[in-house]
Amino acid sequence: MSARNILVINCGSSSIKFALVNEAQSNFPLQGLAERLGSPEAVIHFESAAGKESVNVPDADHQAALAQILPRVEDAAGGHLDGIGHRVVHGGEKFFASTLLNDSTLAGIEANIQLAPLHNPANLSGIHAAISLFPQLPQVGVFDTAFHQSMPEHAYRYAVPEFLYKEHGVRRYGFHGTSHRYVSKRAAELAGLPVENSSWLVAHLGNGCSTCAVVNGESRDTSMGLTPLEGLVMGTRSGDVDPSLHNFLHNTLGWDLAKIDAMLNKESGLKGLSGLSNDMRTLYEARVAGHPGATLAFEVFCYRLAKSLAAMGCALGQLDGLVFTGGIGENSAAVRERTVQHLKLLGFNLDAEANARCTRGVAGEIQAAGSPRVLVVPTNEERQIALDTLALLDA
Ligand SMILES: Nc1ncnc2c1ncn2[C@@H]1O[C@H](COP(=O)(O)OP(=O)(O)O)[C@@H](O)[C@H]1O
Ligand SMILES: CC(=O)OP(=O)(O)O
Ligand SMILES: [Mg+2]
Repeated sequence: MSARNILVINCGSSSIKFALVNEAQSNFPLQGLAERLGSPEAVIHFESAAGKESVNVPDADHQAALAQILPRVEDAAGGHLDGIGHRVVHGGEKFFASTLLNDSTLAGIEANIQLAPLHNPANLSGIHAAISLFPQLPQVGVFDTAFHQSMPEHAYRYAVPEFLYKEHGVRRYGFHGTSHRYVSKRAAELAGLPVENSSWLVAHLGNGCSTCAVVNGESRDTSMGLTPLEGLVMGTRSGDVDPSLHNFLHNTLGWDLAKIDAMLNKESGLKGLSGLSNDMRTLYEARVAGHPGATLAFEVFCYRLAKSLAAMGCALGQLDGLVFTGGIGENSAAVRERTVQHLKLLGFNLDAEANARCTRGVAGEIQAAGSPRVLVVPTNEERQIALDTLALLDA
């Protein structure tokens, strides 16, 4: 049997990230991003060993963009695709593993729209477009929430009246599970420990950020909750605030719920604190140049991250290491250094040279002698989604 090809699709509200994954190759033969979908500026960026190319697709929606993407993917796959894996953000309590998509599982994803009104409809539009363009291919849903279904009840329940959980599903679900699962397994491999007998603190720091306590290959707690707003400071999301903030803003400024929700999701986090940018690279440069907002955003980001990691320690019986991943975690030695400075009580200490070396996809251990392990592990959600898709094709 020749090495199989899986197309991985991650549909956002106005974007599609895609990657062709070949099971025998470490690089993706083709990957790219369609963005500003639904607007006159809609564009698809393709990237392969042959180079980069951008194609304007004015007013294209998800289906129209996928109709342009899929023939290129098939071409790059030598004319043969074996399946499509879709990132689905919210699986609620219905999905604790990846699943083949059919009428019944699609209805399950639709039933979770209330829990993720920004994410699940976009994921579904990508799935429906892919099914109508490739009806003969098996399609698999891989859920951000699934890995966290192993959390104990004391970690996932909110202290609110019981009927809100029992009748309306109000509980903590957690997200980025595909990444936390992938990097905790990789960390165990790199450290030479069996994943089923190891304990990790994981910090996934991309545009969205979350921490996770992983024990014996299972999530025991995580910083995100009912929605991906809870927990850490993120690019544009506030993370934790006093829940009475809604009331305060309504009473003092007359803001309605939609305005408060948009502020907390889109205007807060690094962007809100710095008044400059949601991008950690920009903030790093501005901080070095003495920009007070960028300095504050950096300091709050790292302190809140350290505080969350220390709290996640409550879910571990032992500590085999702290793992940094995601665009910030994999690249920003400065964020890792400052965060770990706040974790002296747990014995953490970094080796400055090793810390500086781990950037742009370089994995490794960066702790100083005597400190618990600290690892930088590049995440690869696309490969994990392809692996899950292949496993379901084999089943
Ligand atoms: N060299 C770098 N130094 C600091 N931050 C970086 C660097 N490269 C990327 N980042 C940050 O990573 C974040 C994006 O992470 P990424 O994992 O790509 O996001 P997404 O969640 O969209 O996949 C941005 O804040 C970006 O500034
Ligand atoms: C769920 C979530 O926060 O995803 P992302 O990091 O892709 O925004
Ligand atoms: Mg990413």
